[in-house]
Amino acid sequence: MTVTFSTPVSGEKPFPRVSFPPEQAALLLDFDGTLVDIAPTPESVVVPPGLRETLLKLRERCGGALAVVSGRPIEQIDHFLPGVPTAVAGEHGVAIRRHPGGPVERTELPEVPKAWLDEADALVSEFPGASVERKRVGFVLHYRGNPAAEAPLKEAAQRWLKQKAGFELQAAKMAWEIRPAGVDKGHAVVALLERPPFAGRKPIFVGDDVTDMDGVRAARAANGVGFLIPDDFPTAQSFRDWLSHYAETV
Ligand SMILES: O=P(O)(O)OC[C@H]1O[C@H](O[C@H]2O[C@H](CO)[C@@H](O)[C@H](O)[C@H]2O)[C@H](O)[C@@H](O)[C@@H]1O
Repeated sequence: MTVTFSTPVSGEKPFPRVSFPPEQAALLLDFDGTLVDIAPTPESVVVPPGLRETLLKLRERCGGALAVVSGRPIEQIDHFLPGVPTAVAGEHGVAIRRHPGGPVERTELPEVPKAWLDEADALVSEFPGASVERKRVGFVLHYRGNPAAEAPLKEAAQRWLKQKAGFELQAAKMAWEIRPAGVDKGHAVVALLERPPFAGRKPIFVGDDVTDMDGVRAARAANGVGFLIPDDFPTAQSFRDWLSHYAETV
């Protein structure tokens, strides 16, 4: 069976084709830039009207196999999408919660040296609009609010990483992330697909950033599909349009 979708607007690239219906799928979806549009700050993202309903419909059709796979901590996904995904993988796969209210499986990783955080705080204070977002096992240097901070923040991060092994620098959207090496969204996809309700289904992973490439590769390797914004969907909105079409396919 091939599930097809109409071309969104005359002249635009057609939506990607998925050859199986939601009943055979496991949906593994990135959050920022995919389910929600990029916003000026991490706190100010807006969950678009109708998204929650679309996801709940898909969750039902997928037998519960709906996960959000994000760089954010799990609690932030709970805040923006309460009661929606069955599973949440946070911090790029470092933390995985398979069911609402279930235990969080965490990969044991080294702690970020306090000196790096102190220095990061001091550095961003020189660039109004820039900020430090702390995670349990890493942190993000955001410069969307002051692009002049991009180079100095990168230079500082590169210097820190020479001092201690076990961390890597991830280029993100208007941000530099210092994150633990060796765990990524691909790891989260593989871990989720090992158990119900995801096991035995064809994964559909969709993301928009460098970190999502690991998820795309893992989904494709597991006999599923992986899509990227803007390569496969020009915008997050066009992906969400596809998602609501997919929720209605018979
Ligand atoms: O894996 P994701 O769910 O896509 O999360 C990636 C990072 O997203 C957030 O930062 C990005 O989105 C913000 C809100 O749109 C934006 O202001 C910022 O410039 C982006 O870099 C989040 O703050 C990070 O923790 C996530 O790792």
